[in-house]
Parts: sequence; structure tokens; C-alpha cells
Amino acid sequence: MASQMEFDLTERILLHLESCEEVDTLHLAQQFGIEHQKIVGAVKSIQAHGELLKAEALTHKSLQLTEEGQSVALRGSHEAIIYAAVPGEGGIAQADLLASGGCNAKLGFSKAMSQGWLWLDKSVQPPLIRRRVANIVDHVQEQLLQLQLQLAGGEAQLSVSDLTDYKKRKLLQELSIKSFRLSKGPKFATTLTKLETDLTMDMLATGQWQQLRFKAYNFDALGASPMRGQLHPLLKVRTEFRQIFLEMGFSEMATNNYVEASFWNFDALFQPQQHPARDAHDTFFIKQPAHCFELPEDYVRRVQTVHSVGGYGSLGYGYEWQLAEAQKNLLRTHTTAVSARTLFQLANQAGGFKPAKYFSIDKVFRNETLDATHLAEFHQVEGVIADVGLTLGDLIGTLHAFFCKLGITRLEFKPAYNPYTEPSMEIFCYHPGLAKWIEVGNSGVFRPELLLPMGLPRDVNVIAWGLSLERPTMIKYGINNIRDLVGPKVDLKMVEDGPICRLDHV
Ligand SMILES: N[C@@H](Cc1ccccc1)C(=O)O
Repeated sequence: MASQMEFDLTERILLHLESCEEVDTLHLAQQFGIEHQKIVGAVKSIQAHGELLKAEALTHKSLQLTEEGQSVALRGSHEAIIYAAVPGEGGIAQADLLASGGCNAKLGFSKAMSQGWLWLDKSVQPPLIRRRVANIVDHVQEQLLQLQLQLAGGEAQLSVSDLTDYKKRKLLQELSIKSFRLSKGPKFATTLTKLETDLTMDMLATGQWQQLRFKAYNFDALGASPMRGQLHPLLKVRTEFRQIFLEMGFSEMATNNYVEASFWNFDALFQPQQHPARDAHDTFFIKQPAHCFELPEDYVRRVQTVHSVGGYGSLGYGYEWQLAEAQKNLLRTHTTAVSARTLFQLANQAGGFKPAKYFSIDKVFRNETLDATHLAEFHQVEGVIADVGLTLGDLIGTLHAFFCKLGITRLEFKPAYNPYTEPSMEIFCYHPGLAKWIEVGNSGVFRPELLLPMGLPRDVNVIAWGLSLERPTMIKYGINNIRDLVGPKVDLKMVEDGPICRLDHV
């Protein structure tokens, strides 16, 4: 139906052109009583058939009164309205006058003053505004009224200085309209033969293709977007973090076991067995298999000793450490469990300890109450450096270098507490987009109670930090509710339309 109408319109245009030399598409629109845009569309489809017509682009400039201009033409200029508000005899206080004159009162007042229509009488208290002249001629209104009539008739006469003045006062606006001047082309005809879009076997076999006319290729067509997979924002930000770590010479830790023994998640990290984080309220314990029996025996014994009676210069916690508690399987609550495993390997590898830099980015699980910013499973980004004689200064310097690569240059640190690090620092950064300081991570220097039982040399220090992956992703992508980022309510369109990279400081 629609294409039939379109076809009729193309033929109407060609028929019209047969009887005249040239025609402007705006006139055609007026004459046919059809939207100009539709005429232009029909002209384009005629052009697809070859050189039936010539179309020359034109730009028409036309003037129009703005809404304010129309109101001035109807009710008078702002200055005339103000003048009328001043009583013929006596006067009015300036504040009362301005209050009576609506939103343009101030402008009207200053114009009326500069025209010399009003004056300020300071000989009385309070000073009064009085009329200086007995009557006025509102040229602005007259001119706009006249202009309105002229525009309705087609042409307007206005001096250049009045034109710029009215445009500046936003009483007049200039519109520019694009149209086409049509004339007959070298292959002019009044009917359109339907162009073929496909070359078929039949056409070739019968030789019919030689008579047929084919539609030209449109190399500007955007084409249908192909079905394809999309990277989720979390994956893109993860790639960014991984790239930064790799640039800084870190190697990736093996994070492929979500299920860990409590031993690696807590005990190895000098976290006492009564610690509230080890409660089922905070941690998901595994029912089947409930326990892990493959723990390095000697090391387990050293951990037991340091927890219960101390050692390596520490008093320990002084409680009765239970192997059964350490054997409980759980979903790891932080990737520091992976760091513990990796550091133990580093201490006991063939050839002995060598300085190392590790990172990981993977899932962790906590028995959280779900809300707009908390999920029960999320990702942690973790960095660890083990070397001889590292200090807190090294940690601060490394964090600066790390965050600088993310585009974050202002960092502040707040003393904090972790069972496994001393000192510990929360990391805050200034976010120029949000214009505030936000907490981005946690960090510290691993305690000797953790490192020495592993078998690391006494002079080796380990600095480490951890952050969530979801938080920076939400900030980067302007997402306020974590459920819009992860889970069944995620809008796939958000994933599909998400930019490949994003400038943060806008
Ligand atoms: N494991 C800590 C982060 C951290 C890592 C390394 C050192 C200090 C802190 C957390 O879950 O928040």
C-alpha cells in the first residue's frame, strides 16, 4: 500500500516536470498538499532509477517572529508595556513598577529609560518613576506587525540593522530550509520501470538479463548489524585491569577453585577461628564435601602453633586451634585465599624463594543481604608483591603507579584493620566526575605470623591490595543499581550498546 502510494508520487512528480522547465520541491509540496520530506524521498527514489531528472540543492532563508515576537506584535513592546504601567499623573516606585511588569519588566524598563520615555524623580522619598513624555509611538510593535503581514504575503523588507537588533532581542528568527530545484535529466521519462534487485539463474538462462534494468548498488547503506556476541562491561573492565597488571610485570594466579578449605581462606591468613567472618551468617559453607583433607601437614602444624601459642616474635591469639574448623570447605570469601596458596608455593618452590609479583581477578562469595550495591557473588581484583625489604612506602608508591594507569591520580589512605596485614590502609580516590572521594580498595603489609609459617625467608616482606571489580565498573558505566549490571534483570541492550572504551573525565 505504502509503496504503491510512493510510486504514484514519483510518477506525479515526473508528470509535473513534463509540462514545465523546472520546479522547486517546496512548491511541489505546497501544490500537492504533501509533506516536503515525502517529496524529497520520492525524488531520491527517482534518482535511483538513473538520470531521469536533475536535482539541484537549494537553501531558502526565511524569517519568522519568535513566540516573544508574536506577543510583542499583539500586546506591544516590553518598553511600551512598562510605559503604560506608569500613571499619567504622579509616579510609581521602581520596585512596584518592576513587580507589575512580568518577566520582561527589567528589560522594558531600561529600554523605556534609554528612549527617554521615563525619568527617575529623586526629589521625593522614596524616589518615583514618572513619565517624561505624554505619549509614545511603539515603533517596535508597529514594525513587527508590519513584518508579520509582509511575511504572510511572502517577502519582508527590513533594514539590516533592525534585522540584527530583532534577532539579538530574540523577537525574530531566521530559518533555513533545504529543497531541490528539479529539471528534466538526459534520460527523462514519465514512468518508472521497476528495477531488478537480483540477478537470477532464469534471467541468465533466457538471456532476459540483457533487457532488464538493475538497481544500482548503494555503497553507503549501513547494512543490517550481524548477530554477534557482546562483551559484558565487567569483562571489559577486567581486561583493562589485567592489562595494567601485565604492563607492570605481574603474573596471574590460578583462581580456578571457587571452593576452598577454611584453612586457606582464613587460618593461613592468621584469621582466628572465632572471627565473626567465619560464621555461616557471612560465609557459604559447603555441605558436600564438607571437609578438605588435603592440607600440607607440617605447614598446618606451624599455623596451629602461631594461632594458639604464638611464635616468630608473636604471642599468637592463645586459643585452642581446631583442625576440623580449618578443614571446613567454603566458597572463598576473598581472593586473598588464592594469594595464601600462591605465597606458600613461592616459599616452597624448587630452587627456593624468588621475588614475585602476582595478581588475580575472579569471583568471591559472601552471604550478604542483597541490595542496590551488594551481591552474594562478586569479583575481586588482587595484587601481591613479595620481595626482600619491602616497606609501606613501596606499597603506597605501587598503588599510585597502579591507579595512575587507570587515570586516577589523587589517592588518600586511611588506617584500617585486617587480621592478615599490619599496617593496613583503606584506599580512597578522588573521582572528578562525581566530585567526591570514594573508597576503592583495601591494602596492607602481610604479617610475619602469616609469612614465616609458610617458610618465606625472614627478610622478605609482602605488600598486597584488593578491590572490587563491580564498583569501578558501575562508576565507569554510570550504573547505580548493581542489579542493572549483573543478574537476570540486566538489559541486554545495555551490554550491546556499551561503548568499547569510555572517557571518564566528562
Ligand atoms: N582481602 C581484602 C582485601 C585485601 C587484600 C590484600 C591485602 C589487604 C586487603 C578484602 O576482601 O577486602
